[in-house]
Amino acid sequence: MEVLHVSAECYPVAKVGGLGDVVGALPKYQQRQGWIAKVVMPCYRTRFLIEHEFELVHQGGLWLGPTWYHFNVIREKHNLLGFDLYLLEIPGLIEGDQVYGCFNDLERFTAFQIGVMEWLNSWRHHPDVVHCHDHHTGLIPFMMNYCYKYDYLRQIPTVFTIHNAQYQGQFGWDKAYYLPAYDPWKAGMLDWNHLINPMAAAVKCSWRVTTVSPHYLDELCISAAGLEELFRQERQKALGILNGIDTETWNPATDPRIMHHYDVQTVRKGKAANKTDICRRFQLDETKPLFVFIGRLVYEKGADLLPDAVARSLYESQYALNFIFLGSGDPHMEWLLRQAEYHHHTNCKSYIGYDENLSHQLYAAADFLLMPSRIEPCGLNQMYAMRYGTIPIVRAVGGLYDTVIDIGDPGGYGIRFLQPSVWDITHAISRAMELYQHPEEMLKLQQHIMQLDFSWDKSAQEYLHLYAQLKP
Ligand SMILES: Nc1ncnc2c1ncn2[C@@H]1O[C@H](COP(=O)(O)OP(=O)(O)O[C@H]2O[C@H](CO)[C@@H](O)[C@H](O)[C@H]2O)[C@@H](O)[C@H]1O
Repeated sequence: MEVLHVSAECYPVAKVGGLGDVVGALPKYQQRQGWIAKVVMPCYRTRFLIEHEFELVHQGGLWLGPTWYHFNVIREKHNLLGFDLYLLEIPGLIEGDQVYGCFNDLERFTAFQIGVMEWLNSWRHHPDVVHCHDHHTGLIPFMMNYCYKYDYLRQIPTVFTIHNAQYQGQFGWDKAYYLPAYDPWKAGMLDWNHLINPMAAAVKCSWRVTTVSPHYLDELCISAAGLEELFRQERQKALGILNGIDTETWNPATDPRIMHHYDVQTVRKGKAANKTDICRRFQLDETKPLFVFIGRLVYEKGADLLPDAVARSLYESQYALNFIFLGSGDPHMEWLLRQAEYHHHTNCKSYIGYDENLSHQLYAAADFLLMPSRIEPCGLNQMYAMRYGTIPIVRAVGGLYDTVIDIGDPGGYGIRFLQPSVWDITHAISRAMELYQHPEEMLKLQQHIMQLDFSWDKSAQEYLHLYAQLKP
């Protein structure tokens, strides 16, 4: 059995956030469970492309409205990722190493999807499932069903996974001519609120829809950036499957990105050594508890609440704790975090930018990880943190609700709060400070969370079970 994943990101080729992590790990685990899993993504000029060997497997052409583009499909030669990786090159359109945020994203990702269709159309055999991820691939299920040219592909089951329904990729009907000719009676399948909405089209046209945690699916039926009615209508074909983590990449006993390795037995010593290094680097007092935030600086992640929560926590605790923020995104939020550092520079540091190494070092060094998300479809950071013995402090939303149990509840191992407000965050931090005063209890919790199983094994199995139900 064969599944083809289509995605805009895949770690370590190109990653902006959690989508890259998932598409870099899930196929590897599926492959181990006996399926053939392949990934196709746009060919960005990233380091991975330059440093590894590729071979040409297909050459073709595509029309984006009236414009003709030549494209190549290249495959990584040595199966380095544990599955076949294909990159779709479109010279003159997909250039440079930037994943999102180019002025012509609409054209880049629409052409990518048409390129994937053309390539698939040329295969002598069918994959058993085409699995699309997020709105950049959301037009594919529509094209497979209703574009005359791809009639041959109609029988292939499609699965669409929603990693984040806030981003839907809408564009005006004036650009409908970008798509290959389709059955005009089916134009409604593309539409939501008088716009072409790739996220909505995928929910309508794919055989099954999944979200990256069960709780998030329930939330989408109530609040989904305008699509809640659609989720309510299509609820019966949707399923929440919790993301896993790649326990080989994220392993404090072997992680090449951290200085001091440790396991469940040596966690106290190991974390202390990593914390000392990080605190020296950022000039923080290592005897104080260290709270970190890692993530995209956007409204959904609640990053704007952090500066006030920091000020208030420092004031209430008489400067008895430290913070490090790692993130990039909204320029205003970047400025807010820089300001927090400026005002409280002995206790609060921020690194504005993307740094994969530093993120691993922070998971290893921190005592607590803060996630005050307003929306969190699944969240991977809390699971990485727990694997590194860092206690998560999360807002009970989406996948955070599904993965973190509060220490006040039976079997609890993290700290949860309800509202995305400065008050709730500060209160949660004060509970963490209280816990920090009891090192033996902290150690027990750290050892417990390091042993929780968040690996992909179970979730990959759930996806395979879902694919098996899809009979053409
Ligand atoms: N500045 C920085 N430097 C280094 N590393 C950084 C970084 N900013 C973020 N990261 C890394 O990016 C990843 C973020 O993953 P998340 O799942 O938390 O968020 P994201 O919102 O991108 O993903 C969306 O998709 C995923 C996958 O389905 C869902 O879990 C999530 O809820 C949903 O919003 C982690 O690996 C984190 O370490």
